[in-house]
Formats: sequence, C-alpha cells, structure tokens
Amino acid sequence: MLKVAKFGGSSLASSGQMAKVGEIVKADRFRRYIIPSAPGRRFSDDTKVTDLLYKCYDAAAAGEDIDGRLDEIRGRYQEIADGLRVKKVDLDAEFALIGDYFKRQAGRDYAASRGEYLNGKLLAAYLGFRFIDAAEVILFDAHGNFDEERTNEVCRERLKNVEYAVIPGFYGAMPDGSIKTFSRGGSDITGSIVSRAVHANVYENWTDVSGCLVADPHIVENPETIQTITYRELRELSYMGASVLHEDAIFPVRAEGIPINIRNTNRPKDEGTLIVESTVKSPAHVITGVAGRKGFCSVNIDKAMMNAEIGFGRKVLQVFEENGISFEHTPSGIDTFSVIVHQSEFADKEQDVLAGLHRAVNPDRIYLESDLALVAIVGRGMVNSTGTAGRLFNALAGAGVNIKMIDQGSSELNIIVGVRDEDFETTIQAIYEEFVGKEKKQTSR
Ligand SMILES: Nc1ncnc2c1ncn2[C@@H]1O[C@H](COP(=O)(O)OP(=O)(O)O)[C@@H](O)[C@H]1O
Ligand SMILES: N[C@@H](CC(=O)OP(=O)(O)O)C(=O)O
Repeated sequence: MLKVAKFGGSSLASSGQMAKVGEIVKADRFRRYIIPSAPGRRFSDDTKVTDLLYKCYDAAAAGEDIDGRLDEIRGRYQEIADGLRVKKVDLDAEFALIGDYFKRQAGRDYAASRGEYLNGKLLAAYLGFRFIDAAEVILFDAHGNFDEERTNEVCRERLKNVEYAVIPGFYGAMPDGSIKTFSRGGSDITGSIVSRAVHANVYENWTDVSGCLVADPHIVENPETIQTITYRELRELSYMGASVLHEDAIFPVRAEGIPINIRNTNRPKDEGTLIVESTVKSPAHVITGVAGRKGFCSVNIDKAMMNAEIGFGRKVLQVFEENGISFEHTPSGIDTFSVIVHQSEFADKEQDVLAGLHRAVNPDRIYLESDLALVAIVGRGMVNSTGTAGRLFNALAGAGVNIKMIDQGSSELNIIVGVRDEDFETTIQAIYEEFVGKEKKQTSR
C-alpha cells in the first residue's frame, strides 16, 4: 500500500495547521510522499504567501526596495519554524538567496515557487522525511509544456529507493534548469503526477472542507458532501468552478485508475469524497453536483435559412479562431447561431470579431449579450431518470430566474444553463434546494 498526500495552503497556513498535518502523516505509515502547497490564508481576508511573492517580485522588477516585503514573507515561515521548533532550516540563508535572485530578475515563476519550496523544507524537517526539490522530478520541455513521459521516468527512478519524502507542489523545471509553475492551484496537479509515477494506491488531497460538496459553500449554506464521484463528473464540476481540485489534476491519476480521496485536515476522521473511474454505487441524488462561473457573453448571429448554408458554423468559428478566442458553447436554432465566450477574452477584440463575422457569413443581424453566468448541473444519475430538465426549469421559474440558454451534453452527464450574472447565486441555490434540499427534508420526515 502506498499513499501520496497533498496538503493545500489552508492546511499549512500556520504552525498550528502544520502540526495537524504532522499528526495525519504520522498516523498512517503508508502516507509516504507528501506534497505541500505554500502557506495559504489563516483567516478570510489574509493573503496567501504565493500572492505576497508575486507582489514582492513585481516590486523588485519595478526597482523598488523589497526588504519590507521579504520580511513579511519571512515572518510567515518564521512563525511556522518557531511554533514547530524546527531549527534545521536556515531561513537567513534561504531569504538572502531569494532576495538576490529577485533583484537579478529570476522570473515570476521562480518567485512564486519559493512558497512551496520553503514550506516543503520546513515540513520535511518537521516530519523527518527526505526533501526532494520538485525541480529535479517535475519536468517541462523547452516550450514550457509539461513533459509527462520524462517526468514519469525521472520521478519514478528518483523515488524508487526513497521511503519517505516531501516534494513541493506547484512547480518544476525546464531543460535549462529555470523554474516553471503550473497555473494557480497547481499543487493539486503535482500530487496527481507523483501518484501516477509511483503507482500510488490512492491520492489523498487534504484541504479545509470534508470533501467535494454538492455546491460551493460560499453560495449554499452547509451543502451536503458527495461521497463518491466519477472523474468525469468532477472534471465537469471543477471546470465549471468547483474550486476544490484543480481542473487538470484529474488527468495523471485517471491514466492509471488511481482514486483521489478529498479529505479535511481540520476533521481528519471524516471520510471525505472518493473520486473514481466508475462505480456501481448509486448517487445519493439525481444530480451529483452543481457549479458555475460568471463573466461570459453571447455573440448571437441571425440569418434567414442559415441551416441550409453548408459550412456556416465552420466559417463563424474560424473568425473566433483567427482572433485567438476559444468558445465555450454554440447553441443554435433554425435562423440563429450563438457563440458563448469568456467576456474578458472577447472584450478587447469585439469589433474585429464583428467585422470578421460580417465578412465571413454576411448575417442579417449580430447582437451581443453581456454579463452571463453559466451553471452546470452534473450527475451520472441523470441518464436513468426522467423529468430532470422539467424539474430544473420549474425550480428556476419559481425562483424568478430567466434562462437565457440551455445546453445538454450528449453524454447526458450535464445540463448547462446560461443566466444573467446577477441571478447566479439564486440559480445555484434554487437547483440545490430542488435536487438535494427538498429530498433531504422528505427523507427526514
Ligand atoms: N463544490 C465544492 N466543494 C468543496 N469545496 C468547494 C466547492 N466549490 C468551492 N469550494 C471551495 O474550495 C475550497 C478548497 O480549495 P482551496 O482553497 O484551493 O484549498 P487548498 O488551500 O486546500 O488547496 C473550499 O474551502 C471551498 O470554499
Ligand atoms: N500556492 C499556489 C499553488 C496551490 O496549489 O495552492 P493551494 O493548494 O493553496 O490552492 C497557489 O496559491 O496557487
């Protein structure tokens, strides 16, 4: 039995939190490879160390004095070292080196990576585990793309004879040795990559909630925990905004069928959520989860008889491609074709796109709708139940929400609705109440 355990920033934000992590790791000798994030928020309006590092680096690049900023960051690590009585890590030397590299403009990725690097050093010293720098075992190619094959080989070989190790999350190295990070929240990806390389039996992902919840706890009060969810369902939810796991963290473990177990560092006895390839366990409700994102807009193109015009869709999408804009959905009718895009990506290029569309397909009319939110209800149970869409529409009508768009995936794993940004929270609450809240009330009667 071999377990890889990733601890998020919330689990490592202070010495008190790190002590809890120590207890969890020591409680199970199979937890052999530990992937830490940088210290996260200790309270709701606190700043993550990763953000402090980015700001510090930007200040250095602007030629400002960074001593005060570096002291603030150092303070976060000093508290952890003092609180845990870790003496083996020379923070003076580490920060002298970091300050020097910042002044020499070693890159924003290098700057951000120091959050995980230093936390990894402290955690390794505290646990008595070997520290292995992620720059040795997580490899990117010369273009900055993750090099899956080499990483697998090198990481497996490096860990072959190391029984217990701490490997910092979030970053790796390019062939010239320069540091490269994944996108934000990317320590989840490191944990998944290491799990695959060492053929772990389970990838534990420890955070500050007791698993993947049916809905975002900032929107729905005390949402139910999902006990078992498939990779595909979770991928849909995390892509649509369920931020508990990075949307790309699924791929490495999925390639080997390794389950992910989301656990709560503050409630280690809770079983959390198990994420698996497939399961015979029926879901607790018709929907497994609901998630969404704001900030989309819709480009609506009207043209009489467009459905008879072969190549219409291709020509429209080519205009978006030529402007470097990716699309999310393309709902269509007989004489209308809409393209849903991220508003932030589209805003700067909107006039170029409109002109391009006129040239490409000569439409009768194009009109834009801004400030849309997309909400996905996801569930493997939907394929076997009738009336799900009807319940969804009734629930939203009852909550006074106007649906601007609907898209059902061909797998029947999800239904996506487009609503106004201002209706986003109400939409999620109404869906939760219809599919989970109401059912819970009925069974508790
Ligand atoms: N559906 C969801 N299930 C669980 N957590 C969610 C969901 N949607 C959003 N979250 C948020 O994700 C947070 C955990 O992710 P993150 O902040 O990245 O943690 P960590 O610091 O452990 O990496 C939770 O505190 C919760 O607020
Ligand atoms: N520290 C990085 C990477 C990460 O994964 O962090 P967390 O586990 O706290 O989401 C970030 O803030 O993006």
